[in-house]
Amino acid sequence: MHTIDVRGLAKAYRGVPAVRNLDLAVPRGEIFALLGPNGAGKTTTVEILEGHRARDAGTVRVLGEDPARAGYAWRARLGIVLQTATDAAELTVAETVRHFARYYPNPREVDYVLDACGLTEKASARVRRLSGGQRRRLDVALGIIGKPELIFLDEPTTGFDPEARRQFWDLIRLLASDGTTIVLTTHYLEEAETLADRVAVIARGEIVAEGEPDTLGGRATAEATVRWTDANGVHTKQTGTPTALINQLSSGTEELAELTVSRPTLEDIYLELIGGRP
Ligand SMILES: Nc1ncnc2c1ncn2[C@@H]1O[C@H](COP(=O)(O)OP(=O)(O)OP(=O)(O)O)[C@@H](O)[C@H]1O
Repeated sequence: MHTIDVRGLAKAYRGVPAVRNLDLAVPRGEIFALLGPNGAGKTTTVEILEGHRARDAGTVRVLGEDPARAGYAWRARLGIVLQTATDAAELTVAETVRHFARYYPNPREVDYVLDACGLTEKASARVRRLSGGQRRRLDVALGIIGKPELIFLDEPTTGFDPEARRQFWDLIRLLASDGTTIVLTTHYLEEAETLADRVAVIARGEIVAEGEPDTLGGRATAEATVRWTDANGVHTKQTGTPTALINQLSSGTEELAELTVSRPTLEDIYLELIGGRP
């Protein structure tokens, strides 16, 4: 059984479909990223999986239960990091994390979580004095304090500096290697590419592509662009067989300066997939 199993999920707001006939299966321990433009239906989908929103149609199983009916014990097995920052401004960082730990039957050590989220130095700081990125780290800390089996992260690294983002990715990988299942939404394609085992692209409430970041949308087998410079200037050529082209080009004696072979990036594929779709 998968950690998440969704068949035929549909949801409309006042008759306007936000999610249509969506299927999703996420196995235990996977890092799964949902990509899609603003308004594509990512948050609606995730909130239905979290049990925070009612669906119109479809079957949904999360950790073996239907989120629409599951109770407190099920909820304690989830970690949720929302887009909105926590609002416990007068407490310190450590107090806030300790406070949230009490909601869970089997929480992680507070010190471990502060360290993992890069907040040890800020443990005694009041929440209202944190920078935007530090507040976001606190949100993540609160999402993992309960030792969840499944974590939902909604745009988790928005506002992080590059180093904090890398530290966060290491933390997520560590959690996943321990068997924690991670579902994240992100607008950073680099984040999906480096972090996710699998990604799904949602546009207009439908999954338009799903797969490993390296092969999504035929990326690995798409035509390559070969670029080189010779006495006549810069040349570029699209080809399905770049090695043959390079062999042919290098049969002469002339040195080929700045020879590169590139495949479409994840961003190229993503933009093509969502092209014309809000
Ligand atoms: N409570 C609501 N009432 C009415 N319409 C809503 C509601 N929540 C979302 N929608 C609409 O449903 C569609 C999907 O929204 P959703 O928030 O799921 O998108 P998203 O992919 O998470 O976008 P973003 O990347 O901007 O967070 C949008 O057209 C949005 O306007």
